[in-house]
Amino acid sequence: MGRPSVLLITKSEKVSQTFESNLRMFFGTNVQIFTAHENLELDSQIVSECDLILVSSHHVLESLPKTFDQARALVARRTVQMAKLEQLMGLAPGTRCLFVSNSMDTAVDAIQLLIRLGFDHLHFIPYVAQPGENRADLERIDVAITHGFRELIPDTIEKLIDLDTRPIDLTTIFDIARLLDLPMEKAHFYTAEFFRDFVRLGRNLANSVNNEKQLNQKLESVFNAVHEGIISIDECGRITVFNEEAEKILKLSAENCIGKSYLDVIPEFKLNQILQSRAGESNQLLEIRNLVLLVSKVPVIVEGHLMGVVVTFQDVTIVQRIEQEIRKKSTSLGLTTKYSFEHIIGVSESINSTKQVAVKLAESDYTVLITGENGTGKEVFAQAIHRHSSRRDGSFVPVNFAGLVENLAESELFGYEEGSFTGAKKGGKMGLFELAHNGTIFLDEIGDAPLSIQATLLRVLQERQVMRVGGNRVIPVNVRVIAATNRNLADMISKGTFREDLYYRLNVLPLNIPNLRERREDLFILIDYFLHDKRKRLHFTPEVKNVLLNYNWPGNIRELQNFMKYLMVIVEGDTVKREHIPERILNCGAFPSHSLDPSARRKAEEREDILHILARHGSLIDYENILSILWDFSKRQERVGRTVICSLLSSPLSESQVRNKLALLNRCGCISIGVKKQGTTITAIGIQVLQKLREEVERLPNQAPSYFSPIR
Ligand SMILES: Nc1ncnc2c1ncn2[C@@H]1O[C@H](COP(=O)(O)OP(=O)(O)OP(=O)(O)O)[C@@H](O)[C@H]1O
Repeated sequence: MGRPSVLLITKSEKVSQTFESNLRMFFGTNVQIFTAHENLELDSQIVSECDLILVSSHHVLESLPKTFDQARALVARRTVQMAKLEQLMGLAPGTRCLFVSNSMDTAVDAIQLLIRLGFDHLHFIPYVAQPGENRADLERIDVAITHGFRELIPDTIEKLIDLDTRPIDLTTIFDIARLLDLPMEKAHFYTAEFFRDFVRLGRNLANSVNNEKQLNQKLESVFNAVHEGIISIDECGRITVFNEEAEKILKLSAENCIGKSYLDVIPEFKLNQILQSRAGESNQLLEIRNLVLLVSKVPVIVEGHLMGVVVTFQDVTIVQRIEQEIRKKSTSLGLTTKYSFEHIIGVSESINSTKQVAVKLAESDYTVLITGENGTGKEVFAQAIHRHSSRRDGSFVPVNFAGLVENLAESELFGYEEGSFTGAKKGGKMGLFELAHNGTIFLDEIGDAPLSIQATLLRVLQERQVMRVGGNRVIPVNVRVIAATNRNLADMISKGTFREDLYYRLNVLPLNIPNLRERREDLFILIDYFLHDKRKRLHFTPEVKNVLLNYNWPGNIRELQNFMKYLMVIVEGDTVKREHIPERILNCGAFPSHSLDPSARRKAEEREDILHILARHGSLIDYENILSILWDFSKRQERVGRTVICSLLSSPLSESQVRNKLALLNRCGCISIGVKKQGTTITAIGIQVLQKLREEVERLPNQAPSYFSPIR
């Protein structure tokens, strides 16, 4: 008996080859195989003699000649190559898939199989190309799928998945074996091959499930780490994400919400609108359950398909609290104000009219130039103007040019980028102008700004933008400028030490603060105010009152304040008598009279008078020595303690001597002694006095020349 024979009749050669290799794998050489397909003539002898005719589809069977003996024919049931299915797993639900085949029934058959295998979330459209056909519905196709018929796919479709030719199903193989009475010794190979694909697919799926799990866990921790409520719904409105912050804000548990329709849990969010319109909304205020939320809604669209909506929200009261905390922090940085117009004490005509002018200036946004002697309250006025202006909620950033070291001034004022110089902080640093954005920058002692800085300042004031040191981008700054000085800028312009163009930029709205001599009627009002502030009662004898009224108060209100502190320490009891008054005040007659012109008077008050006082209380060399040390530290923007000063003195003094000298320098306004061991620093007056002292000391014989170098 010869080997049984099988004739394979298929539409295409490719399918015929697949069938042949399927049968060979199962039956080996125990079967004779003949093939016939579209391009091959049917051999009538083979047709009549073969034991079994295996056709690839009903369509092929129907197309055979009427004389054909259908009793020996078997239509192959076909499966898919499992491993190829992986390509379909990544397709989103609702993806429009054009299923391309060479006949409509194979396309429909393949689609039915895919649906049975679980791909029922995809939208399949069977397709067989017709000559000259131009289907409009092909434009909305996302992907074309085929079993080996790539050449039939319309050119307009870019994405393609080829699942390769479909092999013969295992049940058809068993039917053939039964019909031809064939041994099934190699069956295990075929089944092994078949199941190997299953196992591989299963393994890949398990991996991707694991990966998805890990990804989900990561996403969940990200969602829970943010300080915003996050809720996500799918396209049917079911809640899929409900993070910890959402639980906290809405006081709902995620467990009770996930999987439910959002309409049953949080209908107020009105997410159907987003599902319908596919348009997001950002930063909308929503009142819900006694809360005010700032809500943003974003539709999730993947490859053109709406997958759901993500909602993020914050409790507005918390946002406001954070804002308050930031404000508090800026207070601790010294960026807010202490004084408003109510804190400006005085009843005199001059202070009242100055206050009235200042209130008007505060209402505009122009640059203000405040002039006045030391201690008259220029900064107090600057703060009050800021507080009364529309920028009151922004920062008030004071910059003291007398204390600004020239080579650090630019980076202080305009900031720097990371790595712009040795010692530059990581991430760079914001400059004072940037800090003052939307607020006020107070350029104190502007007359002390070095010429190089004056030029940069002028540019910034003109352009209202800064560039950080080492940076290459301009940063726009919206600041109001208030400048102040106790110097005569007009004089400085004529000497070439102050830029005229900068002066006109600053002197838009001038404000002159009267000195204490011009408002003597305020003297005892201020004294009362300072005593009351310290909860202290002091009476002044008529003689003392007279002395105080006749004194010229070169250091103005600051000097008066310090004098009151002095009295509080030295007066035992509550009456201030002549013996309590320091010599410099009693000997006021020794000071230049008020009839001198203002600039000469200032000079005398600030330098000569102080020099006289110092000369009466010890050696000028010692004072020069102390101020030099303080000036050196100030250049490094550091304060220094008494012990360090003692150790650095070139002509030794005891600690108590240094203490007394520091106290006198402090009373004269030359230094500022920090509270609670913060160390001491030199003031602008101190720097001027030091200059004067050096000139004086240089005239003294037998001094080491290097000691008296000019102030740098
Ligand atoms: N009108 C006022 N009422 C109450 N206190 C005042 C008044 N003016 C100034 N002071 C007080 O006097 C001190 C000096 O004020 P401020 O620092 O504003 O003066 P300044 O003119 O800016 O001084 P400088 O020229 O030295 O910078 C401050 O402690 C302030 O509290």
